[in-house]
Amino acid sequence: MGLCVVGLDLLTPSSSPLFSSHNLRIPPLSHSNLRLAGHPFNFRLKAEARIASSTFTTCSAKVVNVDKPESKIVKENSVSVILLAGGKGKRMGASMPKQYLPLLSQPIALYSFYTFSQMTEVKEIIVVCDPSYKDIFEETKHKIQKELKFTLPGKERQDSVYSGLQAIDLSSELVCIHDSARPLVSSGDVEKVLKDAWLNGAAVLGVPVKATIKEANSESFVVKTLDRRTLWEMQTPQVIKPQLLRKGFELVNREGLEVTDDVSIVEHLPHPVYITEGSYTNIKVTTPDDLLLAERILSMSSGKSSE
Ligand SMILES: Nc1ccn([C@@H]2O[C@H](COP(=O)(O)OP(=O)(O)OP(=O)(O)O)[C@@H](O)[C@H]2O)c(=O)n1
Ligand SMILES: C[C@](O)(CO)[C@H](O)COP(=O)(O)O
Repeated sequence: MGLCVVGLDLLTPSSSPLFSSHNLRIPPLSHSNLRLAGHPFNFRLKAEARIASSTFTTCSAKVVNVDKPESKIVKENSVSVILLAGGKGKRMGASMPKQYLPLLSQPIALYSFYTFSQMTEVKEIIVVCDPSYKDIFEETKHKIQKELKFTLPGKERQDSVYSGLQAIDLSSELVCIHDSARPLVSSGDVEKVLKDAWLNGAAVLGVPVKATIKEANSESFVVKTLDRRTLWEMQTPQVIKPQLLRKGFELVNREGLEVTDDVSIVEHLPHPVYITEGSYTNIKVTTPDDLLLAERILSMSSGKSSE
């Protein structure tokens, strides 16, 4: 069972604080180094902790079973969302960037925008977009209770992420980067990936690859067939602790590395990245057929919820 101590305040016998942390994972947390007094899991309780070979201190903490998906171990208002809406959507071939095209009469970008705006963990949403599209988001201001910021897009996706990162609140504990072109992400999947990033430093939503994937050479001959049991397709959100992302960007910018997703930035450090299993319905709208698919998925899910 995965355990995590949240809001830990360790006290010396004289009650002076020895250590204080809001969110501290103690891996591996076993019953031998934390004796629980009170109800276990999801209750604020008194515990006795052994933190060095012979040092006993008392602590007041909340012990959370992190294996339970409903555990809210990510603090309220501790997440900055960077919503990427600065692409041109060339592959869609429409008259405007695809994220502003209507999907069942609402601009694509507003779907995930509203999903994030309803999450208690989210403090602010930084929309990276061309200033001519700011009004689409600003017009929702009366409906959302999150701080709304805007930054300018860069040439490539990673430049837009960097631009958004410059605007985040310095007290944020997690940066959650999302393609506005993925309108159908569910709040349940976002909660899961936030939790995994909080525990591991970096996490990304992904789904196991369904197809057989082969590597080919430049003449289109198969080089090898990859073992699909080890292959995952990456989605967004991709969630990273801010300090780690800043460190990753220092390296990537210094060495001129190009990446197509955000966790790659910290993979270069290297730092481990956890894959949180998401949903196949979290598609990225890239070409016109994706738009039809997104409409179908939305209609099906709204049909289900009204049943
Ligand atoms: N310089 C860029 C490029 C992309 N994006 C955003 O990143 C997400 C994923 O990118 P992708 O699907 O590749 O979008 P586009 O770059 O717009 O598409 P295309 O490659 O077809 O032009 C999109 O929400 C897009 O708006 C961005 O903010 N800034
Ligand atoms: C980040 C991403 O959504 C992961 O699937 C994707 O890599 C970004 O878009 P692109 O189509 O690869 O440019």
